[in-house]
Formats: sequence, structure tokens, C-alpha cells
Amino acid sequence: MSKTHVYELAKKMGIDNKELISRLKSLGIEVKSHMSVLEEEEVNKVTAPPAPPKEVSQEEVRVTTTIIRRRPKVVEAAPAEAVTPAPEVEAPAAPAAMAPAPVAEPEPAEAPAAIVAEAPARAPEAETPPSPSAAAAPVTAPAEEPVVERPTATKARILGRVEIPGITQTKPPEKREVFIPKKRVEERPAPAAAPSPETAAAAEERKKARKGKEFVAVPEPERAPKKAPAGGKKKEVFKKAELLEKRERIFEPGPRSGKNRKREREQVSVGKKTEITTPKAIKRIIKITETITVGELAKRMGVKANDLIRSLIKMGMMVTINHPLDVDTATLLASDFGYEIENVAIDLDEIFEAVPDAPEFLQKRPPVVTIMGHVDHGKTSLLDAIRETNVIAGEAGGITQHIGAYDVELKGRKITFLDTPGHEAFTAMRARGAKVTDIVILVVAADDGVMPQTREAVNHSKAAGVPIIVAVNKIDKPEAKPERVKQELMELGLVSEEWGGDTIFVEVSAKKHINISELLEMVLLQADVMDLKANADKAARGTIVEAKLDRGRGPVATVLVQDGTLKVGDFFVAGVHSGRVRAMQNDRGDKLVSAGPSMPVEVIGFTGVPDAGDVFICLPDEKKAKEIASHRQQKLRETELAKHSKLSLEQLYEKIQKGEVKDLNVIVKGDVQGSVEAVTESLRKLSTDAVRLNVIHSSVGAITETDVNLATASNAIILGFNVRPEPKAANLAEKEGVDLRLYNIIYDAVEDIKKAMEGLLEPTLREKHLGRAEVREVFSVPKVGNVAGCYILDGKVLRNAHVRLLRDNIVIYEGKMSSLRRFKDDVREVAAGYECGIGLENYNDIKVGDVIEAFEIEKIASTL
Ligand SMILES: Nc1nc2c(ncn2[C@@H]2O[C@H](COP(=O)(O)OP(=O)(O)OP(=O)(O)O)[C@@H](O)[C@H]2O)c(=O)[nH]1
Repeated sequence: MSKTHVYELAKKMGIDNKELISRLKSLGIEVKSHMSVLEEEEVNKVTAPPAPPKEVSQEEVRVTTTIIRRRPKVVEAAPAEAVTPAPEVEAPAAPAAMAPAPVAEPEPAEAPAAIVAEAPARAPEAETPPSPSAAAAPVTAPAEEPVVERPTATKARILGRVEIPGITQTKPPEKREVFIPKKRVEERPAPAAAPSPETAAAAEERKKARKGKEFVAVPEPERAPKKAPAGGKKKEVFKKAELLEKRERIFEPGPRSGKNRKREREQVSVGKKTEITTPKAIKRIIKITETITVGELAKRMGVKANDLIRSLIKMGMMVTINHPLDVDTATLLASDFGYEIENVAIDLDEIFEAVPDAPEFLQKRPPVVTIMGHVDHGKTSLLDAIRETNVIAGEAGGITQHIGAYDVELKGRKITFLDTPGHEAFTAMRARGAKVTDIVILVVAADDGVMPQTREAVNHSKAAGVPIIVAVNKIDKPEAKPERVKQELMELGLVSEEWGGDTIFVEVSAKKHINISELLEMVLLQADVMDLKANADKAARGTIVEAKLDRGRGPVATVLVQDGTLKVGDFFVAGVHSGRVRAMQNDRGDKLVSAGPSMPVEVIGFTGVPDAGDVFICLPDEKKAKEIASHRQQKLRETELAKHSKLSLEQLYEKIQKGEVKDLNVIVKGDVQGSVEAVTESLRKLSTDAVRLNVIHSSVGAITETDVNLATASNAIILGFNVRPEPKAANLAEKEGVDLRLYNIIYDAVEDIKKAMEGLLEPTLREKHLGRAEVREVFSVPKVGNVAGCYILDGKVLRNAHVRLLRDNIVIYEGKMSSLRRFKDDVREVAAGYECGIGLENYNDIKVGDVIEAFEIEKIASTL
């Protein structure tokens, strides 16, 4: 039999030594101090629970007080359950009786939780059995039974051990009930905080559940839980797992609990729910200006861009989200989605269509003449002769300058001549929609007769509906046969008046100035017949005859005023450029403040260089001019893009037949129009079934940033013929990964493109840029030739590298280096920042300011 020290037992019971000693004393067990030893039976005596029946009687007594907390059930459950010490603790309402609870469950920390958790599970009706727990104290003690619930040392300790406030502070109060005799429940008037019908119903249920019992449980008035514990046992049961979870939630709060997240999700899903509405008919019309991108159209229709792209692919168009669609395509596409397209583009040409003036405002205007004819028949000579004749006649001493057109005066009447002879220029203008020529002078050399270009000129003039005056030239020549000319022209439908026709023939000599005035008179006569008139009293309108970028003055253009009067200070728009007339002058260099109909004037004040043939229109204000110019630019860009990658429905079948279609887009730049055209033509012939080749843009001049941008947008490669990219363009090409190829022989380009087309499957040859050197001096070395004294601008120059000699970005020479020297020593390479002497193989025409470009061919692709 073991013996126990007092202090050990006190510790076990969770009470002070003193308290235990006094308890022992009250039980008649005498101990001297906490070190005294207790026999087992003494220990049992002090820890033994008091007899249950006593409790009931005590409870009965308490019923007489206002509120009674005893539960009769406890009495029933007590003997069977391990946790029963709890009710016993409270039952006597005596401090001494509190001891057994901790004794029965001496486990640390978690034990009370377990008790609390399990006790209701086993004896659900015993709502307050966990009373020894700290939680019970604050809940019950203050309002109802401070005496009964007075915390003791034991209680305080337990209170400290309860780790889940959520359990004791929230759940138990909800479930707490006070038990009062059934009779009293019936008699009891409605409490101040009357239980809700719900709670009343709950009480009723419980009442039923406790049939035959003397006491009924009703929810505590003040703390009546919102959720009535009507559900009976299950709802009141705490699962350990739940408690643990709760503990976690309370003590380790995460950013969001699962429950909250769920609620949020629910809220979000509720918020996202949108009503599907059908737009009103008016909203189903999409207004566009000429073009609209795929992405924008999708946005406006409220559909996914991918859906549109899919539809476009079905229509045979391989496009991206930024692809511009023209009105027709957009209409077709939109109709699939139940939308309509309305083109609201400002038709500028329509707006600026010359409004016919009332006859009373019209005044006679000078005729505008173009001279045409076969090569060497004397066009230029005739133009000069006319001008000279005129100069001699009136304005001696004037320095004439070429501005593309000039006017002459004869007997007080003016005639305007366009200074660019030949039907090519005439047709180019016409192709651009410009109608500037009133009368054509067809020059035919009397000693040569009608030649191929004579015929062409006749055809072009006829096609334009412009009357022809024939100048039979070189009449001074002994071998001149004017009659033969008349004969030949008759075959072309030009019958002279002498022979009964209506074509004026004048026999002239440009060289000898014979019959020049007569020719001019005939022009005036023809003009009279034509009754050429215009209204000079309105804003000017005309055509760009010639344009250039002047180093000192910026963009300069010759405008042929066709209607109205152009004045200094006028705002205008010409093609994609706008501006304000800063100054005007004629071909004789006279400063003008105004220019009337049929007057050719050189205008300064453009924002950019317009194209010959562009319509020139004056506008009331600058804003409008700029607006129109930028609109035109945008339109030009879009139509160019739309034009090139558009695939018609007819081609769709072809595509399907071909299987996967591969396109090779090319931009061609050259030093002269001839080579550009030749290359373009050769490339077009390269198109095969497997790869379609599109020359999307071609023009004369160095490769610019705009070209690179176009190449980027259209995934094109750039071909340069005897031209080089501007440094900025070269950088951009490198940045954007644009393939830029430069050639000086058309054959090479065609060969390369063949490879490139094959290169869609395999890589092709590539030029590797090494460095650039600027020629700063040119030395003449005997027996060797000219050597360029250079400064290396960037990269490096290698002895055996390929080189190009550039002058204003135009390739002058391409070949090999013959020598590379530094201070009379042959060197293998020279790096940037150093000076050196470079000799070119078989080439001496080197000038200061030229640039020598060194490069290597890195890789050569397999042939077709
Ligand atoms: N004898 C004689 N020779 C003339 C006459 N008109 C022009 N020529 C000569 O013919 C040659 C060609 O004259 P151009 O005025 O250059 O002829 P073009 O039609 O302008 O020639 P392209 O500009 O090459 O188309 C020159 O050598 C002129 O001197 C003329 O009336 N009489």
C-alpha cells in the first residue's frame, strides 16, 4: 500500500497544501504539515465524492431562488460517467466540493477541452457539466449565481488551461440553458428579451424530448442564441476535429479562412453573373472609317478576337489581331455576328470636288500645254525656244529656273507650259487622277517622221481626251519632209486642216526659232475654241507638278493653280502633307503674293515633300489641313496594308488546293526606277505554287525607317539595289529582326530570293557587317592608284573583307580591298577609332566623304 505525502496529494488535486490540510482536518484526519504522510484510506476519504442523493435535495432547495442552475440529469448521469465529478463539484455549492473535478481528470492542458467536448456528447442534456472549466465561470457566475460560480483557486487554474476561447465563449453560451421547473416555465411571463419564435419552438421541442421530466430547459433569455438549438443532440455536439480547427482559426488566423474564401467565391460568382442582353438595333451598326482592325471590330461587337480570326481563316484570310479590314470584308464578317457596318469615312475627294461655278464668276484662263514626242525630235529644244522667244520679247535679263512649269506671254495672253516633256510624266500624272493638260503639242521631226513614241504620245493624248497640235520640227533641215509627217499622222487619225481635218499642224524649227510665235498663236486659238475658264475669286485648288527637298528651304513644290487664287499665308493640304504658303515665286524667280488660275508657282511651306500629281487644296484653317493630312496618311497606310495581305474568296479555293500556303513578302528599294521595276518584275515571276511572292512596296531611294516598319508589320524582307539603309533604318532592322538584303546585280537578287524561298524551309546565306570607314583624304600612290585615308567609324575592317564604297547611301563600288595599311605597314585589321589607308581593287574614283563598308558572307545556302 502506498503512502502519499500531503503536498503530493494537494498537487494532484490542484489545491494548496493549506487547503488540503484544512480539508483533512475537517474530515478528522490530523496532519502536521505538508510533509506528513497519508494512508491510502485517508487519501480516499479526502478525495471520495459525496453521496448523490444529497445533491438532489440541495437542488430542490435552490429551486426556491430566482434562478437555479442545477440539472437533475446530472444526478442520473453521474454514476455512469467518468466526467461525473463535474456535477458533484458544483452540486454542494461549497468550495470544498469543487476539488473532485481536477482529481478525476488530472491530465494537463488538453484534458479540460476533452471534458468539455465529450461531456455534452455523452450527456447532451447536461448543458453545464463542464462547469469546472473556466469558461463556465464567466458565463454563469456574473448574472445568475455568483455564489455558486465563485472562482476558486482550482477554477482559476483550469481557466488558464482552457485554450479555446471560441469553445467556451461562443459555443457554450449558445447552448446554455437554465433549467427551471416546468410549472414555472408555464407561469413565467415573457422575458424582457423574449426568445424569438424560433427559440420558443426549440424550447418546445426540448420540452417534448424531456417528456416526463420535471424540468425543462429553455434558452437563457439574454443570451438566447440566434440559432435555436432545435436540432437536438447533433447540433450541440462538438467534434474534436472541429475544435482543433477552430483553435487553428482563432490562434493562427491565415489571410482568409476556407469558409470566408468559399463565401467570397460565392459572392464573386454572384457578381459575375451578367445578363445576356441583345443590343438595340442602332447599336448593332458599327461605324468605321474605311478600315477597321480585327481587334477593334471584335471589341465593338463584343466578341472574342479569336472568333473573328477563325471566321476570317474560313474566308481564306490569314490575319492577325492588328490586321486592318476593308469595308467589304468587315461587312461580311460582321453579318455573321448580326452586326452591320457603316462606312462613315470622310470622302475627301468628294468634299473637295470642284463645285461648278456660276457662269458670271468665270473668267478666261490661260491654257496649260504639255509637249510630247519621240526621243530627239526636239521637245526640249522647242520648250527652250518658246521660253527664249518669250524672254527676248519681254523679260530680258531674268534668270530662269527649272520649277517644272513656266508661263509665257503672247500679245497680252498667257500660256503655261509644263516643263517635263514626254508622255510618261503626262500619264503618271493622269494615273494619279490629275488632269492638268489642256493642249498637247506633239513634236515630230520632219526628217524622221512618226516613230514609236510618237504613236504612244498620240494614244495617250487621245485617251485623255486632250486636243493635239502638231509641231513639225526641224523644218530648217534640208532633208525635212513635212508632207510625209502629215501623211503618217493621218494614219493615226490626225488629219491636217489643209487636208480637210481638224488638226492644227505648224511647221517649226526649234533650233532656228522659226514659227514659234505662230505655234503659240495656234495654241491660243485652240484655247479659245475650248473656252477655258475658271473662277479666280475663291480659295485655290491645284495640282503638284513637281516637288523636291531643298537643302536650304525644306520641302518645295511647284503648284499649278487650276482654280481660285493662291495667296501667301494660305493653309493647304497636298496629298498626305499639309502646310502654309510661306513664300511663292515663278520660274523667273519673281516673288509673288498671289497666283491665279493656270499659274505655275513654286511654293515653300510644306510639312513634307508631296508627290507630283497630288491635289493641292487651300483650307480655311491649319487644324483642318492637318486633320485631313493625317487622315490621309492613316488611310494610305491602312489601305496599303489591307491591299497586300488580302485574300479573295477566289483565292481561297487555291489555298485549299495548295495546302499550307507560305507567303514571301518583299520590299524593293533601288537607286533608279528602272532597276526597281526590273527587280519587281523578276521577283513576281518567281512566285510558285509552294511559295507566293508579294512585292508589297517598291520605290527609289535609300532604305528608310518607314521601309523597315512596313517590313516588320508585314513580315517582309527588304531588297536594296545599289542603295544602303540609312543608319537609323539599319539599327531598326537589326532590332526588329528584319532581313535586309543588298545587291548590285539583279540576277544575284533573283538567285538569292530563290534561295530565300527555299529558305522558308532552310536558312540562307547572310551578310555579316564588319565595320564602316569614312574617307577623310584621298592619296594618289604611283603604280597603285588612289588610296583612301580613312577613319574607322564603327566595328572593324579586315584585310580580305568584301567592301562597298558608298556615296550618299548609294553604292558606287562593290568589290574587294586591295590594301589595308597603317603607317606604311600592311595590317590584317583596323578597329574603330583608328585611322588607316584603304585601297580598293581596280577602283580609283574615291572621294572625301565616301563611306567604305566592310562585310563578310557568313553562310551560303543549298541551291534549289
Ligand atoms: N536642225 C535642227 N535641229 C534640232 C531642232 N530641234 C532640235 N534639234 C536637235 O535635235 C536634237 C534633239 O533635240 P532635243 O530637244 O534634245 O530633243 P528631245 O526630244 O528633247 O530629246 P529627248 O529629251 O532625248 O527626248 C538636238 O541635237 C537638237 O539640237 C531643229 O529645229 N532643227
